[in-house]
Amino acid sequence: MDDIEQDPKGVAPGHPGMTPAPEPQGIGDRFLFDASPFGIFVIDHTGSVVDCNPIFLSITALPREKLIGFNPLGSPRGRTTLGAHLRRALAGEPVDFETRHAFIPGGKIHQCRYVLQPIKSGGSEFSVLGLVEEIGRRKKQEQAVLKATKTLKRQLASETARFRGLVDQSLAGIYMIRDGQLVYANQMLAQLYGVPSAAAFIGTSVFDLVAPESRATMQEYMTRRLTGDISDARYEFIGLRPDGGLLELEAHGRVVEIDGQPTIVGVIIDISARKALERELNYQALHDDLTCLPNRKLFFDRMNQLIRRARREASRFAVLFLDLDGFKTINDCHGHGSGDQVLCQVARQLSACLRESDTVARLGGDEFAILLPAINGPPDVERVTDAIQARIALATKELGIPEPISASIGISLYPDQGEDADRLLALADQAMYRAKSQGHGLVCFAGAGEK
Ligand SMILES: Nc1nc2c(ncn2[C@@H]2O[C@H](COP(=O)(O)OP(=O)(O)OP(=O)(O)O)[C@@H](O)[C@H]2O)c(=O)[nH]1
Repeated sequence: MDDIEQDPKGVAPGHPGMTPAPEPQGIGDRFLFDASPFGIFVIDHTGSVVDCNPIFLSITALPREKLIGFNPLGSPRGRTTLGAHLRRALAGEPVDFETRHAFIPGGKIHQCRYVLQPIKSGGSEFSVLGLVEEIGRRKKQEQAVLKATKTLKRQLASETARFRGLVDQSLAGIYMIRDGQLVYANQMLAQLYGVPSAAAFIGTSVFDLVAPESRATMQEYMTRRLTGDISDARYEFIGLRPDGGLLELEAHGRVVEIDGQPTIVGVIIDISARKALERELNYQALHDDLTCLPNRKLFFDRMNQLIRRARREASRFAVLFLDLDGFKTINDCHGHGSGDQVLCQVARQLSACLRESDTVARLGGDEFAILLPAINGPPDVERVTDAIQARIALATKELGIPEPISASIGISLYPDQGEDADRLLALADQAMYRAKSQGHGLVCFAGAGEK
């Protein structure tokens, strides 16, 4: 507060050394003098105030009579900022400075910018024209803006840190793609791909992160998003890790404009576990728990596919219905567990004597069904049923069960007995009953007698 002038002594108005105020030149000058938005004062060559305008009065909050005649140099502490600068101006040097002080000791303290302009007043002496601008309010405003800016910056930094924490700790991989390259990846994405740090990802081509079989899908979605065909997209793909490992992934992304450039932003989720569960459930829904053979549902799916193919190719196929003979005895004599083992063994034996294109299913209990595609006629089927009977006989033998086992088999042919899956199986079932009614281990073809 050195700049604050506090010396109570000044020069009283109208003291003898005071020079009359230089009159403004005309009415126009006086008008400008009085109407100026700046405070203006005139100091004669002795340092005394000889005139001032209304704004200067309001800045200093002093009456005119107190100001006129006041001499800032008259203060014993004329070494104040104003006093020092006034001396320079009275010596002919223009001065421009800012200070916070009371113009007259004990007066109102104000923060102002002063411009002291020497004016030659005759001989080598100068009087001084002072221009004063109140800058306290402006300074306060500047400080307030500065403070608000600092607060905003702090808030932005904390928001950014929070956002970054959220993104980095996210359980989903987060990415940004521009021009087919990763421009941002979070830690989880790096972790999914087994990459040491997210930064190591930047600049990687997206296609290097996708298994060859998924590249066309990826390209299609990227193109459709960037051309505006779709805005959001969700699709599954196989990810390729740098170590060659494969990942089942799901991507959700959309195009946004960042820095004026179209950028795909989105998340990637590891769906390997979900996919494995789906496969497991799907398998369970279509397979028999005990023997792991296709169940009735899958058997019908396959038969319907086969019907379509056979229709297209004008080929024949056979449907075999097998029911084990005397199976109940095995359960009764050796227990249900042994019965289960026999069923599994029969399943293995049946699978072993069939072609890859054939289908063997367990329909339930001791009933099995078989599809034999692309057969020429009953002799082809009979060769297979002979092999089946031989294999089934092995089932109990291999398990050390003394009772031999056989199967009664009924057969229907597509298209000879029908073109409908339900009907073909029903006819084979009826033929099987006919076979069983004639003894054990027999085979019957569905014929005209079956409905
Ligand atoms: N161990 C075992 N037995 C089963 C299972 N499902 C059904 N069974 C039994 O298998 C038997 C099938 O009955 P049937 O076909 O009448 O018995 P079968 O002795 O083969 O009679 P035929 O067919 O007339 O020769 C019943 O005793 C069922 O309880 C299974 O998953 N495991």
